[in-house]
Amino acid sequence: MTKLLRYLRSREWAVAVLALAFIVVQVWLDLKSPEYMAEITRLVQVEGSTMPEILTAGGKMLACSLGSLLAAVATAVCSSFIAAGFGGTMRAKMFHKVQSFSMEEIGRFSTPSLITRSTNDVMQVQMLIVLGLQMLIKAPITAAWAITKIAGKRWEWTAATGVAILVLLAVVGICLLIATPRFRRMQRLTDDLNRVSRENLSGLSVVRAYNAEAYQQDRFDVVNDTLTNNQLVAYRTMVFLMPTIQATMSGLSLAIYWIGAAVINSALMADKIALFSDMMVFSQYAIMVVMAFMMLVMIFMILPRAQVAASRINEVLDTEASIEDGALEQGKPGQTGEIEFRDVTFRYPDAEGSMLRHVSFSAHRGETVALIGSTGSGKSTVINLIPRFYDATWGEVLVDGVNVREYTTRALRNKIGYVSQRATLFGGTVSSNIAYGDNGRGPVTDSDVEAAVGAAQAAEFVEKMEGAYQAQIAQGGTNLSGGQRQRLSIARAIARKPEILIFDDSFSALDYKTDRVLRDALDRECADTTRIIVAQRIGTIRDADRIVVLEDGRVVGQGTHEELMRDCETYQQIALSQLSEEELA
Ligand SMILES: Nc1ncnc2c1ncn2[C@@H]1O[C@H](COP(=O)(O)OP(=O)(O)OP(=O)(O)O)[C@@H](O)[C@H]1O
Repeated sequence: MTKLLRYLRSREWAVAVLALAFIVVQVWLDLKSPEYMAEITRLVQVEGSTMPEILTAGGKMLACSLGSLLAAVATAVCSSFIAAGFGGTMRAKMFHKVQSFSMEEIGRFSTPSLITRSTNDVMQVQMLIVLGLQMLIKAPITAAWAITKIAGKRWEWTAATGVAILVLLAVVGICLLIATPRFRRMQRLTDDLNRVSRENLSGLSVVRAYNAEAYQQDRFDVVNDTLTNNQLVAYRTMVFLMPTIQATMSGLSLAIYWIGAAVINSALMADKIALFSDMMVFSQYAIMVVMAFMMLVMIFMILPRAQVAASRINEVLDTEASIEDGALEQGKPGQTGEIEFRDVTFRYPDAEGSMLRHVSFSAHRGETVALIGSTGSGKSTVINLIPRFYDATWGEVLVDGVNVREYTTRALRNKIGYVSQRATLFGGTVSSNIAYGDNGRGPVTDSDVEAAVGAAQAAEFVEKMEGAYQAQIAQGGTNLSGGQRQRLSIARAIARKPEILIFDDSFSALDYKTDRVLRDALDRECADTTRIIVAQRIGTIRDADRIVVLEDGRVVGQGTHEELMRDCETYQQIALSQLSEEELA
């Protein structure tokens, strides 16, 4: 928790000091009040006291209460300011950190957990700051100050207060022992709840189509019930605290008055008034000591959860991205659009065996190199190594003659236009989706957008949309068909004017005709751009300059369509499963 305090900015520290000053003022005023109470008690019993004297003491007492109230409001305003600022900083830092993560770290934390950590966990820490500043600091100051006020009075009263504190400590200790582990577990259970809810909502159409509502409901109930039961046990335990504190406070007051009555009864007449006044003051201060403990208990109720939340936030912030930036901005002089895989072996983090083994191939400027192979043979894994979504475990991936690890990721990715297997669009307009990101060469112009949309065979449907290039795209592109989404994703990659275009099975959502026309357009418009195409259809790749055939993460053949039809059995099998011998001839 304290580690997180380093993220407080200087103006938040300044406000914290101000809050501390308000707290000290409030405690001082709270402790001053009983003194005026004692004064009034004395005045009403002493002969010759005048009404103005009593009213003056009463007025001072009221002023103390009002001042204390104002100081409490000021403290609350300060702590809210600090908590809001801290929350904003934390969320920004988490967002920035997660942006720097590679797929390995994202996979390790999991997306639902990263969402909970950036939202709910930050909120838990914020709550601790809001209450903590008001109570965690106030309680010990009040307790210590009040104890100095009652020290030296009758030992019987001090003993009664001591017993009350011991009772409280015992009950609080037992409750915290039971509740703390449950409070700690809550954040992890919230992750689970998030995961199941997210999976259900993102796969809603499949859930409905398969009548799987009951199954999903059961899965949800399991995580929901676990969280609910965990909360119930924790909160039920804490339920005992408040009544115990109340009873202890009442018991303490009773004990003080009881002891006081006995002492006053046996005292000399002259001492009775002083004793009565002492008793009044003592009971007020003793209650304040107990109240201070009560405030600490409230903090202890949220502290364990906030501590877990803080350590989960720290875990994210302290994680170094496994993809480290290199220093190079440029490849070797005279080399552009060159890709080479040199004996690359790759193992997914936490996987038992290697997924890719000894993969070697190259692509030169303006060439089209296709990757083909059965499902799960490692095609996407190969292309994910080019923009460094993962790093090769052994061997080297070179772009423009330089190992991809040596580039700054920004420079490397500026060379690449990547189209993922599942088209991803963002909420905004057609234009904002195409001109997306930074290619290191200034903004993508409207004419670039239109040219890219034209090349991607998307102009026809975009121009029919309301507002054309300014037409609204829903989050995830849900207001478009799969093929339309894919064409806009392709246009986005083309608009970057990259050295290398990577298509991860991006043509399979297109009909055969569009597939053909789009590839022709790419040959025309992107003649100097190296193209790496992952495809399932032989028709999509048969004209490629080189086809790399993958099987179980190994290259089992590479060459042109004709060469492979002659020499590569795996390729022949794939080809014959899709086209007749006449079509292939
Ligand atoms: N993040 C990951 N962690 C662990 N294993 C993974 C991960 N992603 C993919 N794999 C495994 O790697 C293998 C190859 O996956 P990959 O996506 O590269 O295949 P592919 O040839 O592109 O398949 P498809 O044609 O179906 O898209 C699969 O067996 C898959 O289980």
